[in-house]
Amino acid sequence: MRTAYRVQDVRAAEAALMARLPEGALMRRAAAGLAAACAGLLGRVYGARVVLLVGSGDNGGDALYAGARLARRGAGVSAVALGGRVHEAGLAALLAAGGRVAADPHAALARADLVLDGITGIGGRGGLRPEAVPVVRAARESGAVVVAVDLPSGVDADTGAVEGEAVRADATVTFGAYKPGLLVDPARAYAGAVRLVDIGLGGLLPAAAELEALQHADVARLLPVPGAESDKYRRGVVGVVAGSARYPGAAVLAVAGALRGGAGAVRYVGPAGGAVLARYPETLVHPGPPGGAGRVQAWVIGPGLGDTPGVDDVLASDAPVLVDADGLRLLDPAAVRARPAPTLLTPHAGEAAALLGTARDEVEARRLEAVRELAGRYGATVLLKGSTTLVADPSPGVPVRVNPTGTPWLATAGSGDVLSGLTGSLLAAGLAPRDAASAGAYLHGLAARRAAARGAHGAGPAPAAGAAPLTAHEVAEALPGAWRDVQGGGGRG
Ligand SMILES: NC(=O)C1=CN([C@@H]2O[C@H](COP(=O)(O)OP(=O)(O)OC[C@H]3O[C@@H](n4cnc5c(N)ncnc54)[C@H](OP(=O)(O)O)[C@@H]3O)[C@@H](O)[C@H]2O)[C@@H](O)CC1
Ligand SMILES: [K+]
Repeated sequence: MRTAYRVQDVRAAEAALMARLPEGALMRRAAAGLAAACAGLLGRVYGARVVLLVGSGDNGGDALYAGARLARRGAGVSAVALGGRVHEAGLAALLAAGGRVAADPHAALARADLVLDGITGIGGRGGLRPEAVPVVRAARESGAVVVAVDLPSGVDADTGAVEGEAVRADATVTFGAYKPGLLVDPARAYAGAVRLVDIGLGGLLPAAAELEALQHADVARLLPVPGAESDKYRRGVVGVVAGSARYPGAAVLAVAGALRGGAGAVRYVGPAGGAVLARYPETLVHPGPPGGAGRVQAWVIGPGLGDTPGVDDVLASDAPVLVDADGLRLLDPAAVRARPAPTLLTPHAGEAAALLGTARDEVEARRLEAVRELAGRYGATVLLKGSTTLVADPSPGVPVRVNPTGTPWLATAGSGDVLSGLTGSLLAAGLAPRDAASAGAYLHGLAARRAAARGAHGAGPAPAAGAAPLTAHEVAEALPGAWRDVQGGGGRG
């Protein structure tokens, strides 16, 4: 599992560690890791041209010390100071190693092989300042590899928000711990490939992270495994209330997901029973209302529902309920809060904005805050879909989960219906809402990657590169393979 911590927690851990170490030791560790990562990216350090963008704080200090190390190995290193001050000891180290201050920053950038962004790290506030903007653009246009020190300058470390311009890095070398902005969009998209350098903070960070990203082994531990004694009721029956005369396909897709989520049986309730049975004869169908459908361990309600009633009926049950899509439009926060059993809401950014009474752009710009706010307001677990899907628990101290397997190919009609069915099925199989949501999102993303790759390259194991458009049905059909990947794999993801 990868974990991310807020700036205040990272600073407290750093302070505790610094008190035990000689002056400057921590920065030297950081700079050594940074220089090693740069050397790896350059391939050949001797003769390489490196430009350091240096802000007024310790982030600039890291860049200067790393630059000194590269200069000692024969790189031509020049520094461009962008703040009112510069880290004096770092600058002295660079000059002593044969580096220099760039006489003409733009000329230096035009020739650079690698640019180190040391403008701001965890001390940055707001986007880049105006004087930095043309320099950062020149760095980007030079074709040099851009490596961000700790964080891309201009992004918000704690929220992942990007106000104004920020550095677009090819890689980020971060120290001690991931920060939320490195894992959550929009900031994540500025960070490139993120590498963590251990500076010894382990044991000094809080027990609960701000954010968690599961990996294969974590998801494998969550997935239900039927025992020898299991029958369909013990494995869980998931009830799917979805589809309408207008949108029968949503019912079929939600059932497709539910059949691959580990529940022992899928009970479909609604007007699209014929379409569902034609594709999946193993489904139990009932015309409705949900209260008369028979035994169910978890409900999914909403995909393609239109204005069909049923939400109140389902919310009145004492089983866990997942509410998606059209179900979210009619949702009463008081009814959700009053439920004794857990509720899981799965909005995309537009639906989340409607629930919060704000604009979609606001939710997309501040996904982490939006998902926590929704979970608190509704007293429900919330899965916010999107480029980086997030899962928040209603209790404020519990880490938000961020899904690492997402892919833009999932932005396809009906893929959300598959995710609802799959996640509801995991709920019925007995997973806690936060685990069901994060395992569901993980498998769904992995399935989409597999399906997209198979479309481009024929059947077989998923290759790393290359992909083709995919349909929601293909995502559902790739779920068993994703499930096997997770159970067979180590800690990837
Ligand atoms: N602590 C540790 O043990 C270790 C820390 N380490 C490193 O230190 C970094 C944190 O250093 P830090 O605290 O000096 O903050 P930092 O990010 O350099 O910013 C400083 C100054 O920038 C300015 N500024 C603010 N916003 C701005 C903007 N938008 N655009 C431009 N400038 C802006 C503002 O100063 P102002 O110009 O307002 O006077 C602010 O005070 C951390 O990320 C890691 O790299 C590692 O070495 C490991 C050990
Ligand atoms: K930086």
